[in-house]
Amino acid sequence: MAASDLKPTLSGLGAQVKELSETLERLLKENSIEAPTLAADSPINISKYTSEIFVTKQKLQDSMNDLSIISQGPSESVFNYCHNVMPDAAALNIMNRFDFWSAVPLDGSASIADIAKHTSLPEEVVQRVIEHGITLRYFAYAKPPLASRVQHTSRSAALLKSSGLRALTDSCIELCGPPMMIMPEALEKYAVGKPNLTKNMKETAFALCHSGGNWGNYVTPWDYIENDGEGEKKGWLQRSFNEWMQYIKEIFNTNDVLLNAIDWRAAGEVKVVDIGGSGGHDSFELAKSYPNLNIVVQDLRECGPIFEKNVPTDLKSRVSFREHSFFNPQPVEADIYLIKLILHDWPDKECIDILRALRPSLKPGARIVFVDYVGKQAEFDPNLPRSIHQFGTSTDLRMMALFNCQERPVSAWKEIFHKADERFDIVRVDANPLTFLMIMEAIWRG
Ligand SMILES: C[S@@+](CC[C@H](N)C(=O)[O-])C[C@H]1O[C@@H](n2cnc3c(N)ncnc32)[C@H](O)[C@@H]1O
Repeated sequence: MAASDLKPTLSGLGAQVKELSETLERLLKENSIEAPTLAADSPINISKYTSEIFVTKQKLQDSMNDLSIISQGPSESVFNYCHNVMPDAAALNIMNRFDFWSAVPLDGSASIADIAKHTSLPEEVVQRVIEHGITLRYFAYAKPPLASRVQHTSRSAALLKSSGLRALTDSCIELCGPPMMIMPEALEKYAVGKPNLTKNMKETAFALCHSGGNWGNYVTPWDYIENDGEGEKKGWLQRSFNEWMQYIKEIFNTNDVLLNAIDWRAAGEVKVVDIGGSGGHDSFELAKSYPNLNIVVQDLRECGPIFEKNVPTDLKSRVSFREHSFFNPQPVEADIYLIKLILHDWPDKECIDILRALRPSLKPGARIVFVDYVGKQAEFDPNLPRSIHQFGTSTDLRMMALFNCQERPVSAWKEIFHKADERFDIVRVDANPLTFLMIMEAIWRG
């Protein structure tokens, strides 16, 4: 970063904020997108429309962040952050876990007693959590004469309207929060004095956090997601995770990326295996668009019921679910293997094991369509807004906490394929930092 970038003035940043806000407003208008407000009837999403809108929005975010720092003062900005970050996360987590969202009608208001009844929490707890939530624009006091009641804002309404946003909150805060908070403990135990971060999955912050006690005994998040919960709650984390994956697809428009990842139509009448395909959401889209595809979705046990619940009747003859761990030898001989958002959750050794497990079923010419996240490239691109880099660096630290692995640039993915087996010929790579996704196609030489 140029030294002058580190000496902005308050009014200079204010002017940037004004200019970028006006550009964003104009772009929204030109694209016939209603601008968001803080009210409950606001549109809840604007980022998925065009890359120009997305980049402008992120530049505005950068300018506002800088303005926020220098307008508070450097030390006060740290003080305020430290003071608020945990209560902010805790309040959101509580409101999400106990579904405060649906306790308040979208076009009306609710009293604290109403919300307490709905959530089965003591009124005192609801009152205190809501008071903090209101400072963050989750809910607002209803206007007099109903000042003792609360109504939705656009943020709380977004959480009411979108099950994907609720699932994202579950996963990023409830599931990943505790391990991320004890990362220093894990690094103290497993990393201090070592030249490299351990790649042992038994030595992650996640495994340390889940080594008995309240959060159970699990080595990887997948063990936890598959096994937490009793009775009706069994499989709840896998269901929520499935929602999160669908939501990511919606937000980043990755459906188009998948549908155009290769020329699926030209592939002819082919069998596809969707490895780690969750409850089948990608396979349903593929099968709907391409009647020439016959797809087997493979994933862990708890994804089976999600698949059965969601599979459209007219696709049942062409899309099926098969419980299968991708560390075991691949049982299905297919023409195309789709590996989407799988390997980035694993250290190199496990990625290589997953790719090698395909070999027993690979026939010469079989295609691997690898779609994964490239949020963080090896080189820092100064032209991309910092807040876009932050998407990648946040995922990267989450990966460290959960799996002892990291976000990888394209070159690292190629190397993993080569190390797994030289007979994987990489024939195409397509990477776009704005969709955060890359597509790499490999053909098994045999
Ligand atoms: C990040 S999600 C990706 C899901 C889907 N491919 C997508 O792009 O939305 C990773 C998936 O890997 C699955 N998974 C984890 N461990 C697995 C294993 N050993 N065998 C098969 N699937 C596994 C999880 O259940 C989850 O559905």
